[in-house]
Amino acid sequence: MRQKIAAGNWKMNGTAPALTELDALAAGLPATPPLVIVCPPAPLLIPAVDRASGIAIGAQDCHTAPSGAHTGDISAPMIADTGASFVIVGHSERREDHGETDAAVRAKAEAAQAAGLCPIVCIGESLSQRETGETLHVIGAQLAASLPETISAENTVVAYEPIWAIGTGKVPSVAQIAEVHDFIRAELENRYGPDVGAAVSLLYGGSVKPDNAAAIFEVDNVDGALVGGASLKAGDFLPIIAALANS
Ligand SMILES: O=C[C@H](O)COP(=O)(O)O
Repeated sequence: MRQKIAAGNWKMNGTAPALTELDALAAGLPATPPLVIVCPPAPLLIPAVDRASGIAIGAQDCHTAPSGAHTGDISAPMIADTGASFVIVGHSERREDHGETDAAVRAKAEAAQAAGLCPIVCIGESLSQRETGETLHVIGAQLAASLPETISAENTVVAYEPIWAIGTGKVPSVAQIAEVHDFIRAELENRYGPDVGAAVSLLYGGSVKPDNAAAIFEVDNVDGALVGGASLKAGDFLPIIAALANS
């Protein structure tokens, strides 16, 4: 059975006091929780790893190279050295703010795998691409070019995040989510074989909240969520985690 995953992306939010949310999360996890991952800003990775109980820690980006003259960047081996086990790559905010191409995202995912991290590879269409009927074409192209040559269920997670749903409160219909997740599943099975393709966890991201999580988790081929704003407070994230546990 595919692993259920509730991943929280704190983005560029949080200083040391925010780590108390990890305590509240740990205290409120359901009896049989899904895999819960929190991805804090890089300066909090080490204290988060030290503090988290029953919660995995991930970074929000990594460089393609293991080391070198890249001022301000953080490599996958450095992230692994903190004790973190996941890293988000190819988030649309990185693609937009830093001009990250699919090729760069693939190189980052491969660097993460080489360091023993599990990349959470993000893909998603813009509003104009959605409105012009290009969604599946865009998703197919991003998948083909952003994912490593070789993946397994243990070393790769895919997150579908329609850009127009991120931080906007706009959520696709369950039919729209189902269409894209079914498509991604089929693409993975075609490319990597039915066993691997069927086993990789697919997350939905974009305005997941306590009040819409249960309906989203009912969708076939949605194995969890990548949550932004609602992951900042345990009081918001815990109901989403519970909804996933109950799905
Ligand atoms: O990585 C998380 C996503 O960008 C979703 O963010 P959001 O839940 O604030 O819409």
